[in-house]
Amino acid sequence: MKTSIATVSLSGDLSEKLTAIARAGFDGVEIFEADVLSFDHSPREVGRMVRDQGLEVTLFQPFRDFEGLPEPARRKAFDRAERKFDLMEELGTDLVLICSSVSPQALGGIDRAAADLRELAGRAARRGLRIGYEALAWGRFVSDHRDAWEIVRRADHPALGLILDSFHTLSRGIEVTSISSIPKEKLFLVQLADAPRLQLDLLSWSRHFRTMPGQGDLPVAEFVRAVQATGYDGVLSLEIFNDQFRAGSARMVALDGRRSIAWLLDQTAPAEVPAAGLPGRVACRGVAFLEFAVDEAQAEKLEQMLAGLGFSRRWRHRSRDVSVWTQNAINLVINKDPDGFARAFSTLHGPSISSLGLAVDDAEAAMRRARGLFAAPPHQAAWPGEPAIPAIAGVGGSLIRFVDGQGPAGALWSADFEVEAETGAAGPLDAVDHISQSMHYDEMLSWLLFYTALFDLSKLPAVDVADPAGLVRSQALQNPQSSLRLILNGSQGQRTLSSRFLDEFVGSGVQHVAFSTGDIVAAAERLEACGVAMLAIPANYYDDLAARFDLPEDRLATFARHGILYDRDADGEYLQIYTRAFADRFFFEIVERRSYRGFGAANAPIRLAAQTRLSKEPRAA
Ligand SMILES: O=C(O)c1ccc(O)c(O)c1
Ligand SMILES: [Mg+2]
Repeated sequence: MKTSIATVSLSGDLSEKLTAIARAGFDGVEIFEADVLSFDHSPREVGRMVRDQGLEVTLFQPFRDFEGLPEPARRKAFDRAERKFDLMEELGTDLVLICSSVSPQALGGIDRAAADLRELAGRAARRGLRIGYEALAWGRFVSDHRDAWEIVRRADHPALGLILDSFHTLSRGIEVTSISSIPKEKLFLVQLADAPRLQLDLLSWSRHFRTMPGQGDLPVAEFVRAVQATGYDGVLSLEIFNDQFRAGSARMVALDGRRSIAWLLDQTAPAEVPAAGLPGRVACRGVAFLEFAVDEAQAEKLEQMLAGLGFSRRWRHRSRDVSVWTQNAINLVINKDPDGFARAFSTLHGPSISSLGLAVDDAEAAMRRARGLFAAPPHQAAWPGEPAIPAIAGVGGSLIRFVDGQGPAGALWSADFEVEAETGAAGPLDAVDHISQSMHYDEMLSWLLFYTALFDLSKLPAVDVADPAGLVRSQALQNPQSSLRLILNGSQGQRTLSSRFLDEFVGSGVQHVAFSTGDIVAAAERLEACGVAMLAIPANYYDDLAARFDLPEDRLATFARHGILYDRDADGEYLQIYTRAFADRFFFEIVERRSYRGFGAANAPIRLAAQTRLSKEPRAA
């Protein structure tokens, strides 16, 4: 099975696109005509550039509005095709895609289309070329691969075959079982694309909003299974028309493409032969630890804040300036060591969360899966004396570390750390409920694919949250046990809290961590008593709560007194409080879940407005 991607999927000029495609490790490339026409090298030179990069041209496309034309337009279309055959010879490819006609001049009729394509296939064959016919979802007479296949079948020419495109089939909800009976020799190429479900006409949806398989909502894996049932072992080619990708990083999009295909093959491999021997999606048992990278001065303030939140220092590293603060199931590593990854990270980003330790069953298997899905290794090697915990690069160059209770990492604290307190603090906070990461809007799909391909995380419906300075898109991911919940936040506005975080933080990263508690009122009282600065919520909010929910007055008064945000749905209730931000970087949330599965999206605008007000206050000296 060969992999390929269409030049139309990436930003840049043709040579930049080819470089990104080759670096990502694709076998081939679909050359879009517009990319050649606008390029200042001849088609022959383009062909050479492709081969110099170690790639092959898998397809030249598209050739439009060919079949079903009345004379004299019909003759002209054949002449036009011959010119494109010349171009294909220069490029060095034998396959062209003809998409079903949208011409107002075209006449319908399966036999008429078959006759035209048969004649053209004869001409192509004389030059050693082949034609693949694709049904556009919005084609005038042919908009369904079953009709396109019937035309190809009736034309019955060895140089004519079918090109399938998952978008055209799945966007129209066409049964993929109709693919399985097509003889594999007649499938000349298979194009793959996903898309989010949108209420939009097919053409606009396809031209602007396609995504890599796994980033949208279409059942692309089912489509690939149906293709595989034919025995097809030709090229799988990504054809992603997406405005954001065209403007974004070609390197990132090309890598996401490789990851997307690898994950598709993993999902569709028969159980006996897992694709490329990839271990299954990583089941995360929970957050083993969060590591804070801080310098001396910040460390003292952070420790004060953590003590106020009910944490206490339990372990201290024997030789490095690293300690572990705990409370029930929560482990927070405070790393102020002057040497090592954390210091390098905080020098660049300021006080921040530099590593996320995830508890997994088998860290080595998790690493194999991560590598098989092209996860990047840490940007820096471990310093001498740093624990050799298996790690990959995560959002913003932070680390994701896998901790499995076996091997050296298993004895994580006991080997290198001295016990400072036999037992951890039994404060009001129980566990990490969720972790929220802010990132640039155009990174969101990339990290979504990263997380869902590696881990057994599934996505909840994305929501748009109103920040006083623009909308923030929020995508929650969670595993079946809810032991890992992640929220990806991205905004296009320049001045949203999320965007300002990116500017100040020099890149993407953890913006907040939510801890769970069984009794939020007790937690709030304790925090207040300990002097933790909390986020104040305006009285208007509580007037609205009273209007929306039938809440006893004393309960409402308690909420207002402690700045507790409240939500309720069919599943249950959700109560939240927020600390003020630490050094303008990150903040903590405390939540009490009562069978509630969401994240209080209705309250997010209230919280964002409160934080924005605070951020405008003159800073205390
Ligand atoms: O949007 C289009 O016109 C178009 C062109 C070629 C394709 O292969 C395709 O899937 C769509
Ligand atoms: Mg296509």
